[in-house]
Amino acid sequence: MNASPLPRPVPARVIDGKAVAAARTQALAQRVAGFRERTGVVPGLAVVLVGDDAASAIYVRRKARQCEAVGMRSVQHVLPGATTQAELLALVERLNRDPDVHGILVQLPLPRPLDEAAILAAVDPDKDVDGFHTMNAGRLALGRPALVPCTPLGCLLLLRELGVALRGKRALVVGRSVIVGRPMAQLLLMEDCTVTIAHRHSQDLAMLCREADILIVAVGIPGLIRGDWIRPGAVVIDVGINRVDDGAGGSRIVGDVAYDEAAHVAGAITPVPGGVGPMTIACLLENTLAAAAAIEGGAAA
Ligand SMILES: Nc1nc2c(c(=O)[nH]1)N[C@@H](CN(C=O)c1ccc(C(=O)N[C@@H](CCC(=O)O)C(=O)O)cc1)CN2
Ligand SMILES: [Mg+2]
Repeated sequence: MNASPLPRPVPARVIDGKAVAAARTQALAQRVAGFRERTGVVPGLAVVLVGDDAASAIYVRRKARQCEAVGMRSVQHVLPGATTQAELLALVERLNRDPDVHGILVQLPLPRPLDEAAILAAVDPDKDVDGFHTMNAGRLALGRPALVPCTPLGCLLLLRELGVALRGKRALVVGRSVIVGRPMAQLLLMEDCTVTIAHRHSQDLAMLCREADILIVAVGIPGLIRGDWIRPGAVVIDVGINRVDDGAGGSRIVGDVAYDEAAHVAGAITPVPGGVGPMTIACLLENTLAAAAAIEGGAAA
């Protein structure tokens, strides 16, 4: 008698971040139009780019273009790599005082020797649409209303979009950066998840991953998370964006999760590209409208 065949692995649901971001951006355009009608104010975003990092230049251009596409004003400040700390601080302070600017974003990473922490601390917390200021990080940690960093906010919105119940679930965040890992953990805690934060020095990372119902990875190590580290049916959100050799003389972008392996085990997974990345800019635009509403006193809805 033949042994009964092994159950075939069910392919994971692929979470289309590009489509979710596009739908949210379209809805945002309506909300911006309503806000302009009610208040007479056009929300304004100032984007600051220092130096000539090619990827940063692309992101900044996309931010400005999408900002204008939803009916908000965008101002780009492109400064040479040799800009001094004092010059950059002076620009941030000028933008803090500018009544037409509701959101300020300093594109990261900043070139050496600029002191990133000091620059981010200089941004008016009410205009801090990246959510990187200590005031917003503190508010988030206390579970109070805050401007929330765009990438983790985008991850949370993707989880909501999936309709997965988060309360009581075991969530593992791999990566402890100020931009993603730490705020992500705070957001999941606010959703009543049981949250663990791991990082590149964590022991037994594979075992920690296998326990997670929700796995969020943001470490910048291509393919770190293997398929057999994933709990069958888990939701996997891959924040990594790593450019690697494509073996044919060019390059391609991959995440921190070994996608082909993971897609046979996970219940749902974000691709790279086309997963979390597009949500970052969508959330930035939403944060800008929220900041404008808070500053001008009109509702953002
Ligand atoms: N001030 C900030 N600096 C940086 C942030 C940030 O949120 N605020 N995040 C990243 C860069 N970033 C936006 O700034 C960003 C990265 C990637 C993507 C994206 O859509 N990626 C694509 C793939 C790459 C590509 O198409 O070029 C994807 O994942 O599909 C958007 C925004 C660091 N700096
Ligand atoms: Mg880390």
